[in-house]
Amino acid sequence: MTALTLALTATNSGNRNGTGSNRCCCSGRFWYPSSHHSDFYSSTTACPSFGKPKRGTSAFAPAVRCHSAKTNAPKPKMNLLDNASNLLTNFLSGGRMGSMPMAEGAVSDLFGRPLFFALYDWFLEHGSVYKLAFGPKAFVVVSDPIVSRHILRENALSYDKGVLAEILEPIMGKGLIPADIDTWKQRRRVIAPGFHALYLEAMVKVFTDCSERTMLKFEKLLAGEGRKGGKTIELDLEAEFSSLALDIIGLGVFNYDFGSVTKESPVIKAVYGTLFEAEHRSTFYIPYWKFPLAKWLVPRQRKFQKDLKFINDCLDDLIRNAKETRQETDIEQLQKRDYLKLKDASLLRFLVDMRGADVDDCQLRDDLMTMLIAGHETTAAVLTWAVFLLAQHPSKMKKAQAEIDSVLGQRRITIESIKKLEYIRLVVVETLRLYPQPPLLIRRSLKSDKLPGGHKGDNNGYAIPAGTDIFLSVYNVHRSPYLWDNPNDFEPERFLVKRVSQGIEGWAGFDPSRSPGALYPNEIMSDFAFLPFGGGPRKCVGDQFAFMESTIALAMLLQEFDIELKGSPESVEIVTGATIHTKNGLWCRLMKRQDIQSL
Ligand code: HEM
Repeated sequence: MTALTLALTATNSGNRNGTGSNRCCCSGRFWYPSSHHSDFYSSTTACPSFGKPKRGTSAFAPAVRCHSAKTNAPKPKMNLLDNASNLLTNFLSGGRMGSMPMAEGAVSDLFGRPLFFALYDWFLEHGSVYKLAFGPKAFVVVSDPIVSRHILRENALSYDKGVLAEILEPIMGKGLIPADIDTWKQRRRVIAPGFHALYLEAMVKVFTDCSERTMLKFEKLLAGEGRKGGKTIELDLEAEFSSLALDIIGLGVFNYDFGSVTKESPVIKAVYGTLFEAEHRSTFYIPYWKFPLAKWLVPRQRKFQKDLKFINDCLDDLIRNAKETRQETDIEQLQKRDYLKLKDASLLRFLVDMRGADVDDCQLRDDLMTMLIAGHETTAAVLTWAVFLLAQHPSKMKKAQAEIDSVLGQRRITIESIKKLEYIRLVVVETLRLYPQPPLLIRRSLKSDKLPGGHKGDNNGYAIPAGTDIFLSVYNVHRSPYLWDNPNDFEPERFLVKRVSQGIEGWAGFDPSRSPGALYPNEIMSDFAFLPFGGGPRKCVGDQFAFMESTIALAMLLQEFDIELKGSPESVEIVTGATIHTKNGLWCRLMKRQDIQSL
């Protein structure tokens, strides 16, 4: 596949306001896009506010950019490659989809920055539903709550995971994320009940125990530094959160203690190797691993096969052990077990013990592997960006710490106290709005459908044929200037206020009373304008698990420590891939909290 056929097209049409493109200086990353879609390796320098774009460098070289939305940078000139690519794409991609606008862009520009920031610019330019073509492939990009509701909930079973499934299948097999609709129906019915109330309550203890291990590690490091006369330590918090999330997911899903906060082991290395490869595949545009001999000839593929086998063998052992001690039980009884007293409260135990849910080991392994990957990096990323945002807003950091002091003092968190930690929860929520993990959801239509026109779109909607690939940009919806005031600002308090829909036909606005008692503002309250865990039947099965885990880890960190970024926010480079994360880690300075010490 040549660079040319991979290139993004620039077709002339759809620019309804007739203006030039408003180029964004942002960058970010993508959850498992197609392997053959352009370059997602570009990185960016994080900047919380609007800024002037610093135009990209080479396809794989870091570029200095901001997180901002729209800028007034001039539209770049198209070069020969761009023009050739446009012609080719016009020819191959089947032209227009009725009245649907088509994105206009330049290949050379796209190669200088990650895709989903470009998608934001085109959203502002072309509206909330537009067609984007990559060489022989075309995608419909959706940035609208009404259209999202249609795809994710109202007509959800007419869509599967398309290119996402193609990439993930070699790693996750028929696990829930890539699963075809029939497999998904069967497995979701069995897995979802596993996240019941008593299990989640038991998990709160796992979250606090594991977070405590992390805090103890920091305290020991500080004590060591104290002996040398220092009062602060410098740490890559992203790496620390990654270890913490791995330990939690191992214990919660298959009762295996990786202990990665304090040690390294071959299995941890193999897990990171596999995660790294999943990431690589989601960002590399030539699916060379599909070539027949690649897994023997390409060193990284050989390593990947070795890592995968190592983890699969471990998972097989855990499954065998669980099956040897199986106690077949009805689902209602399983949900009433005293999970706080059980030695093994894991999801694997639940799945193996469930009466009538006999499933082959291969499917069970796919399920475990899926949850290991889905539940690890996402949570680590949320914690990383929460700290990044708080460190830039010291008054909000103080407000969060004041809440922790008044709700907890120096006590441990319980499930009841999570409910009272409202501000901490809103910090997590606002982090998920600004840095959604993943920033794009991927779908393929299984039959022809008619998408609603969306805000400012065609009132008659847009007919799409079977096989249409869709990028639902959660990032765009979450930062839409039509749905949010100051969409790029960090304002956790925004979720306390009801928002009436003004001039957006079919969108019900944001109303917390629509989902009373919910742990976090969700897609129901926001009528699909806020989708931190997706929505509809394929919504994240671990949302409560993940949300409580993030709240607890963040609260326990802020309870003990003050945190500063080591460098400026601009020096934190973002890279794109499976989640939005940093290129070189989130380096922070940690010190024991002053106000706590003087209490
Ligand atoms: C903050 C952390 C997390 C975030 C932001 C997150 C986000 C998401 C999102 C947006 C989806 C929907 C994907 C789509 O519609 O294409 C999803 C699906 C999924 N997530 Fe999560 N997730 C998180 C943590 C977890 C955890 C901890 C687990 C498991 C313990 C998990 C397991 C899954 C599974 C199995 C699916 C597929 C569900 C299905 O298709 O039925 N996630 N997640």
